[in-house]
Amino acid sequence: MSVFDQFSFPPVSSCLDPDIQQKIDTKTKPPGSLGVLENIASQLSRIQRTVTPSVSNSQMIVFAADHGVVDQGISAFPQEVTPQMVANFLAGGAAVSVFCEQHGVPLKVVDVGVKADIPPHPLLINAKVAYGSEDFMLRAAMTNQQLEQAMEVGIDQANVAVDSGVELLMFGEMGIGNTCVASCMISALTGMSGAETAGPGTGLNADGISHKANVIQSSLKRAESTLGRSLKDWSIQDVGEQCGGFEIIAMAGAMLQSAKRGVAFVVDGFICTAAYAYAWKVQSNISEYAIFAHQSNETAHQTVLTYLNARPVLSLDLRLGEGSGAILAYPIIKSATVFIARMASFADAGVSDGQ
Ligand SMILES: Cc1cc2ncn([C@H]3O[C@H](COP(=O)(O)O)[C@@H](O)[C@H]3O)c2cc1C
Ligand SMILES: O=C(O)c1cccnc1
Repeated sequence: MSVFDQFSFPPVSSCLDPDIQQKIDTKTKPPGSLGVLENIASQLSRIQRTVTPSVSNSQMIVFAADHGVVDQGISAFPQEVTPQMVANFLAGGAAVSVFCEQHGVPLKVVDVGVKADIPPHPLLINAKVAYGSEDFMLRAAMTNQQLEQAMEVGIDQANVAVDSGVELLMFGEMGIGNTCVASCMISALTGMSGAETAGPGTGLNADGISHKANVIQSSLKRAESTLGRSLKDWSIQDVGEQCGGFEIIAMAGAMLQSAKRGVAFVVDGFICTAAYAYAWKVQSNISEYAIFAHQSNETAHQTVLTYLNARPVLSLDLRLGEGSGAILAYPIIKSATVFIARMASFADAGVSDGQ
């Protein structure tokens, strides 16, 4: 049996919906006036099957891996930055580290395929599938076995978190070159061209972006000829094997398992949205469990969010990744749970409800 065959979970039950809406509408505020917070409160209440949802016990998991396609010159930064940034996460110095510390959210890093040996650390899980993926402009990024193994890494991490009582999972990533990988996967999943999905990533100029778009187009053409079928006939396995990245696939596995176990998760920026799009193609019921943190400045993010019918909480011109946008959205998500659980009702507070 393939790892992909285990995600037939049902949609979230709607049986509490009237109670949830009534709880929100009897709070001391005009109906609908807490806007997006009301949507989040209602989504978390449905998922957790309670009108007092909680995200106090949350966790950030950063998946890290390297990508052979960096050999094509598609990033403004060298590959060594991946393990260097992993060390920075572990030392507590990265953006995601300091924001997680600010909000009391534990962070762990999962090495799914960094092209270096990383010394053991209490916050590091060594789940390396390989020392980086293959250069997908020349050959498949990974084997079917590696694809399944990377999915299993994410599934295991979601299981560990859910078993320990985590109420909200946040995901981040690190991997130089992974905006190119994310763009290529999105092109493969949606049929958009490389020119539509490529962006600056860490800071390519216009020529660099156009080169990146060409690399994506050539890679997709190479893969079509390897597989002997055109893009529209690719399976989800084809997409992962031909142009996936280990951290993106592991994250897709973690998102699917989080949803299957009934736990909401936060989608960070462009790269995490590629992981989500992949997971969504596996099982579209996942959409009810996802909270989109922010709209990244990476060029295609808005288009992909629209394609996925997703509305992000924040728009702060971020273009960092790591899970930084997810943790920045966390206090707002938490406020949604606090208002539905703790705000006074018109009756409690003796406020006239305008009826
Ligand atoms: C110092 C540094 C810290 C980062 N933290 C996240 N990324 C982000 O940039 C990378 C993707 O961009 P590209 O595809 O252009 O390489 C990913 O590792 C992503 O998480 C970083 C990048 C750098 C340079
Ligand atoms: O939005 C993202 O995830 C992103 C954008 C640029 C670089 N790294 C990550």
